[in-house]
Order: sequence, then structure tokens, then C-alpha cells
Amino acid sequence: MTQDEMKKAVGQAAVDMIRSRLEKDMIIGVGTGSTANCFIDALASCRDLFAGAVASSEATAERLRQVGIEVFDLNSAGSLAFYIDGADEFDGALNLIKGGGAALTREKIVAAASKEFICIVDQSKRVDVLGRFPLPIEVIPMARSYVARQLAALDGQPVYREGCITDNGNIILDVHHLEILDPKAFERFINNIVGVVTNGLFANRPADVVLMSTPAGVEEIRART
Ligand SMILES: O=C(CO)[C@H](O)[C@H](O)COP(=O)(O)O
Repeated sequence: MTQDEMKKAVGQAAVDMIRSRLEKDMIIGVGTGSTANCFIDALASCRDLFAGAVASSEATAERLRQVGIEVFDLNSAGSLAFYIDGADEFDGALNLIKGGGAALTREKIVAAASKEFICIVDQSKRVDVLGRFPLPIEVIPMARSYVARQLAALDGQPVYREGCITDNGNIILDVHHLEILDPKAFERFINNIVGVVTNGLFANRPADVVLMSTPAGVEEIRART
């Protein structure tokens, strides 16, 4: 089974998980990336069962519209029933690193506004300790050098993502060579650096469930207690 086939399978599994819980006036949150795109494609078959979606990026909004799903502004949507999105890494507590597609800030906002976060990944995203994937940080452009110096002092190696401007008009620093042993504290610490908009750790709002695609099928993973 190829990675693309695993992404399609987990996108379909997420639709299967929520289909019977959709309601006519319900608005759901939808994430960004190749796995989220597979979810959108599978969701199209249910478009008459719910009102529409809030998108975590302009790219996702466009794809939702293309398959006939209405896109709502979060400010007029209220609380969302579900948020379905991919991730770059997840650990046993369902803490995530996200932002490989540069949509981390809107993803974090939509996740925060949702009652249940269903994360959809293939098995390559599972790690014991977060940090193998460079941690994306969205930064106000004028603070780029200042924030990079603060991050370098933490023993991380910040790398400017050339040519990437987020949907919010900001830049991304990807921090390499991290071993994130306390994701909740690290998320808060990075967010306290002046000039940081947010970082790609989802530890203070982790996923509620991870659907992980493997060649043998899709596994449902809940946090270890
Ligand atoms: O956080 C994200 C975008 O900002 C994506 O969810 C993450 O990068 C995973 O992407 P993909 O499903 O393409 O592997």
C-alpha cells in the first residue's frame, strides 16, 4: 500500500466516523494538507447531511467549495462539532507537531473552537518524542531575526522557510534538532517570545483521537492515561 493510498483510507475512515453524527445545521472544522484533502474528497458524498465547514486555510476553503461544501467564517459559526486535520508528528499522549503546510495558526484557532479533534495520519507520523520533524513557528516578519536568536539560545536550529508567506501575511521559522520532552511547557514558552504568532505544537489542545493508517487498516488511537 502506498502512502497516498493510506492517506485516502484514513480520510474515508474519518468520514465513516462522523457520518452518523452529522446534523443539518452542523458546521465542522477542516484542516489543511494532503491528508485533509483526502478527507474533503471523501466528505463530498455527505455534503447534504450538514451545513458546511470552517476552513483552516485559503487552500482548504477553495477545495471545500470545489466539492460543493459551503465555507463559513468562524466568527459566524460558533462552536464547531468536530475538527478533522492531519499532522506532521504525534506521540503517545496525542500531542502533535503541525504546520508543515504553514497553516498552523488558523489550524490552532479552529481546533480550539471545536469540541472534538480527530487527527488523521499515516503510520509515518508516529514518534516516541516530538521534534524529529522541524517545529514550525509563525512569526511577524519584522521579528524574524530577533525570534531566531531566542530560538538558537534554546539549542534549536531555526531555519527561515524561504518564499513562504502564511495566509496571515507572516513568515515561518522551522526549528531543527529539537527533542521536546515537555510539549505543554515548550508550547507555552515559545508562544511567550515576542514576535511569535504561534508555534506548531498542539499539546495544550492535543487531538482527542488519532486515526492512523497502516497497510493492515486504520487504527483508532486514544491517549494513554
Ligand atoms: O499541519 C499541517 C498544515 O499546516 C498539515 O496537517 C501537516 O503538515 C500534515 O500534512 P500532510 O497531511 O500533507 O502530511
